[in-house]
Amino acid sequence: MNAKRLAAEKAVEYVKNGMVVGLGTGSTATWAINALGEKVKAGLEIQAIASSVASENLAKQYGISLIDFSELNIIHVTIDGADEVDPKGNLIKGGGGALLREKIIAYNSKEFIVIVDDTKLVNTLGKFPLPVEVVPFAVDLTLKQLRNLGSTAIIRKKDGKEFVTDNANLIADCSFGEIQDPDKLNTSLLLIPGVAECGLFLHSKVSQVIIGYTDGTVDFL
Ligand SMILES: O=C(CO)[C@H](O)[C@H](O)COP(=O)(O)O
Repeated sequence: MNAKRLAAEKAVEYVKNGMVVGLGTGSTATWAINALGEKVKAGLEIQAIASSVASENLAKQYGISLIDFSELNIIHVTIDGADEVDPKGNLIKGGGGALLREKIIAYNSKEFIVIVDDTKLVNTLGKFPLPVEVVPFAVDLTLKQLRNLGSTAIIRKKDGKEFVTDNANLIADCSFGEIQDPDKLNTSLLLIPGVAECGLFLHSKVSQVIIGYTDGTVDFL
């Protein structure tokens, strides 16, 4: 059984007619968009906003109606994956490089449902290097600041070239070791000029985590 798909399909059960839905990014979020797309084909009426160009394109393929931010009054629910989840529901996100748009959409949603398989559960965040979106200007200075905070900040590369986000920024993957205080680190990172956003999503913003297991069961946090 595909555990990511299981979690995604469980989350999509929460989506009802008339809702505005935030679409996440990544392989688990893709399962959710697939499931929503099938429901839309079967008559579900929703509007959506996407956290990446990739998710927007997928939604368009299914005929999911996309709403412009200028017309948006409310996002009822956002469904998105994560790279790590701690027992309180704090997250590391950004493995797919979409963390800035994901965080804006998640933090402006009434409900934020996180979908993961059980491999994403950790006792303490930090094994997965924390993605930090940085503006390209004077990036070496920003990297120095990130290293001063105790990380090994490395600019992400893809196919031998710098990975560029949908916002024309770069991603610094920052290993901090175990992150004992995600709240404090989030604040420290956001104080660095040049940092656009970091991949720490704090538990207070997470409504529910749905965990899929390969044995076909789901669990909730
Ligand atoms: O934050 C993300 C993209 O920026 C993803 O949600 C995260 O990387 C999890 O990806 P996947 O569902 O493919 O395991």
